[in-house]
Amino acid sequence: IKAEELNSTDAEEVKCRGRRQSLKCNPDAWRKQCKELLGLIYEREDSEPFRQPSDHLSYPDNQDVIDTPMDFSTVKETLEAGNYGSPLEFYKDVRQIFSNSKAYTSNKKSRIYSMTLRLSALFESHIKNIISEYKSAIQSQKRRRPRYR
Ligand SMILES: COc1ccc(NC(=O)N2CCN(C(=O)c3ccco3)CC2)c(F)c1
Repeated sequence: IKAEELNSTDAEEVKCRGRRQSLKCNPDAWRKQCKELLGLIYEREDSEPFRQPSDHLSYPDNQDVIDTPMDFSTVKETLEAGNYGSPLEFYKDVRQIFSNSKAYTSNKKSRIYSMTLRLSALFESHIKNIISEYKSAIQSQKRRRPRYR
């Protein structure tokens, strides 16, 4: 039968089976995409104050304001150790970096806080389609009929 005669689920399956390695159907493609996104973030000077756990010496009250410290080296290690189960968990930790900075800053004009605004704009513009591609790859996996061995 011709591919266009299949119903949408089968057609999806045929498409995905054929293109397993492409980003569209590979449910693990997000790891590489997130690693590349982290690389982009590290290239930006704006990420400098966030590449290491915030040093409490020069920012002593950081502890009581911030209950979940997070920084890009921690995110990088977690990703490289394979300890994120999905791009959503990666997204949650990166957003924690930005919300900590917002919670910490006393004025919205602070230099460090303005750095997180630029970084989060870059981050959001890329993470959106990483997550939607992941969700559609999972969907096409779920719709696949169980293959009877
Ligand atoms: C190893 O040496 C280091 C490691 C990390 C850091 N970073 C920090 O301590 N930060 C200062 C507080 N902060 C803010 O978001 C913020 C908002 C307004 C004012 O600060 C997060 C970054 C550092 F400065 C030196």
